[in-house]
Amino acid sequence: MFELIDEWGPEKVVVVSDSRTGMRGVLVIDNTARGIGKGGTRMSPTVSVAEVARLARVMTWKWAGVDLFHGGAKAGIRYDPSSPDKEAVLRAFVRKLSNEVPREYVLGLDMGLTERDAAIAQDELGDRGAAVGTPAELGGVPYDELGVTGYGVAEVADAAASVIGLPLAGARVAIQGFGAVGWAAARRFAELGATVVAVSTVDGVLHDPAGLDVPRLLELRSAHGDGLVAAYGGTRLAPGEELLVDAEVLVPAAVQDVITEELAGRLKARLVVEGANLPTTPTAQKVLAERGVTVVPDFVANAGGVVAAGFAMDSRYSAFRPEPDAIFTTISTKLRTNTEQVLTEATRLGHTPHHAARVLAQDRVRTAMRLRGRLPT
Ligand SMILES: NC(=O)C1=CN([C@@H]2O[C@H](COP(=O)(O)OP(=O)(O)OC[C@H]3O[C@@H](n4cnc5c(N)ncnc54)[C@H](OP(=O)(O)O)[C@@H]3O)[C@@H](O)[C@H]2O)C=CC1
Ligand SMILES: O=C(O)CCC(=O)C(=O)O
Repeated sequence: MFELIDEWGPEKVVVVSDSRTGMRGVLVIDNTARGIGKGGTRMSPTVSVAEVARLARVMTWKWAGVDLFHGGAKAGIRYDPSSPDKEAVLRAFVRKLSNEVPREYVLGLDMGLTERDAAIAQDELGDRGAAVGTPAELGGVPYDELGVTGYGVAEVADAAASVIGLPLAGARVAIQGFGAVGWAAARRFAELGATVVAVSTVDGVLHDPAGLDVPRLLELRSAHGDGLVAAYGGTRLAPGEELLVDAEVLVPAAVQDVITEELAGRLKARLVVEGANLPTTPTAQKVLAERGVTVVPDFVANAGGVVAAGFAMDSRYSAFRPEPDAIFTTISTKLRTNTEQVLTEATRLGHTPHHAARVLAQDRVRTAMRLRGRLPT
């Protein structure tokens, strides 16, 4: 595990397990120079310590990128989120972290967890501040139900499209993943006049070169959840083919490392907007840059979630609950500005947008580390 550590972190890794429920989980607190560890909590049957550490690092850059004062952290629970034992496993996980939550880490939403789970986490510690992303009825900010991250992803795509001279209205968009990020991105893309030609879930890939019916997809998702693909009907592609369809804009919004070096050589999109965390490998980023494909990095493009989580963190112990409109407006303004800045800086430096965005975020984190006396003298 020591090989996970570099000059930035992680500062703390807590591995927990529970024999009764079979729960195995990990909390990684990456860097707290700018504030306490914050990031969502993932539940997946395959999650690993290394994966959570990579995700926690993304959170360090993400908070710094939007200039909000929280540190990078992430938690992962290795379990199938569709299992009937989900609640017991989640409760066991939260209980084991009662030393860290909420003083050093506050749970939030990532793949596999919903607002209802955030409510359970809150309940388990009997503390209003244990989780964000809780339902509005509990005074929380239900940011996945609001669809803030996907909204931000489409806003970022619009800003990036303007920078590269691609009109988003009429552009074709392919989206991998139709969860909290994917569905909300599709909704906003449709509002902005783009044509969503492909969407996918684990169950399959829907494709219509003339454009899928987004309102119908959203209705079917509400009615059938994961059964959406079967319920929609129409043409299906093989898994992964959604990344390669004819579309100007590609939004990976599911899992990490799906755009490999080999695939990067074959992508047809001119613009990739990373809705997921870590969807493009570092070598693929270079290949895409060489091919003139613009990539907006995860910690810039999907930062809508942290903006909403930031509002939710502030309102945890008060009767004040931020209005969704204020959250959406802040996301649009902050993320559009950051996108333009990062793409302009990447051109100036002659480097990838990932590199340019990291330089900006690292400057802020390094400054905080220096001011706190955390750097070697
Ligand atoms: N929620 C948030 O606010 C934020 C999320 N992110 C990142 O966005 C990504 C998605 O998160 P989120 O939307 O919350 O997760 P959800 O669990 O809500 O949804 C994930 C979606 O991806 C689908 N999926 C999973 N694996 C694949 C695959 N191999 N191919 C195609 N589809 C797949 C799932 O299908 P099925 O339903 O069939 O399982 C589901 O539709 C993650 O990388 C997460 O870290 C980043 C910032 C904020
Ligand atoms: O911090 C959170 O609660 C949600 C945001 C998040 O996990 C992410 O951006 O990946």
